[in-house]
Amino acid sequence: MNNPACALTIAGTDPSGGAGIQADLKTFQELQVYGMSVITSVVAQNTTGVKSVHHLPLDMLSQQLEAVSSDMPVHAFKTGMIADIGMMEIIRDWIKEIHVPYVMDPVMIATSGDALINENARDFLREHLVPLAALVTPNISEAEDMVGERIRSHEDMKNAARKIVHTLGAGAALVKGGHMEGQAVDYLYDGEFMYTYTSERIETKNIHGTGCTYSAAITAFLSRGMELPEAVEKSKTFVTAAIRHSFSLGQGNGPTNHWGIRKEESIYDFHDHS
Ligand SMILES: Nc1ncnc2c1ncn2[C@@H]1O[C@H](COP(=O)(O)OP(=O)(O)OP(=O)(O)O)[C@@H](O)[C@H]1O
Ligand SMILES: Cc1ncc(CO)c(N)n1
Repeated sequence: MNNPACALTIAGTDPSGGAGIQADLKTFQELQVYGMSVITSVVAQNTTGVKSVHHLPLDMLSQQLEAVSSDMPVHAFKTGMIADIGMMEIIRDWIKEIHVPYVMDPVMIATSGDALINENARDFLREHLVPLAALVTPNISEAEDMVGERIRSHEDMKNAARKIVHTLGAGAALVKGGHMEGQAVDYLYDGEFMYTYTSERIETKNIHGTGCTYSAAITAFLSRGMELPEAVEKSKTFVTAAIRHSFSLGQGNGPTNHWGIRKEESIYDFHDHS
């Protein structure tokens, strides 16, 4: 593997290691993809919540993006926390120059309930970044925010996915049902077909970083050239294992286990794809 698949995450940090950049890099590594990261904001947070946030100066964001793309291959990338419009503008301009799959995790609030994006930046995200994304991965409340409608049923989830593609202009939408009752069901709509991904609900409070881990896994598989429906299917298996084997660390919502997949032999075929 002298020419590995290369994936980049553009996101905020989590020093407690469960979410953000740290979750993304652990996931890339686990899926044998060369991982790179550009930091938007340094976040003092742990399993109990966000303590404070420091946004990097805008020219540091530009310089990090330039340092990566002037030197390294990027086969797919994701964005997570992008707190304000200034950062979004820089990232938008960079994306327009790079023609590889873009996975947007529209991070708005942490598992703990703390806001990670400025109120006025939500419209910019929807209008200027969503249309550039190959895939957008909202949870229920993020999808509600994007389409401006309440989501109460599986039918509502599917309609939101359709709207994110046909009205907002994303290439595809994955509406995640982790916060619904019953089984954990996600819907992927790619403009043509609706795909359903279902797993059992695991009774645990240790779900810090599930969304980051899921979108990072999808990015990793896309960087290896996999088609989107299969990339989501394998990533669903990956994140479910990460939740099933999650850790009771910290005093709040513990982190997922990024090597949980290794405990479930059936999916060792992950590693056959490069
Ligand atoms: N308790 C659970 N059991 C099984 N699967 C779950 C559970 N909670 C979430 N999931 C799954 O985990 C994935 C992430 O979904 P979720 O809706 O939790 O994302 P999120 O809210 O963006 O995550 P985060 O809390 O990191 O922001 C989805 O596939 C979802 O179905
Ligand atoms: C930096 C960051 N991104 C995303 C999340 C969502 O879990 C978080 N808690 N922190």
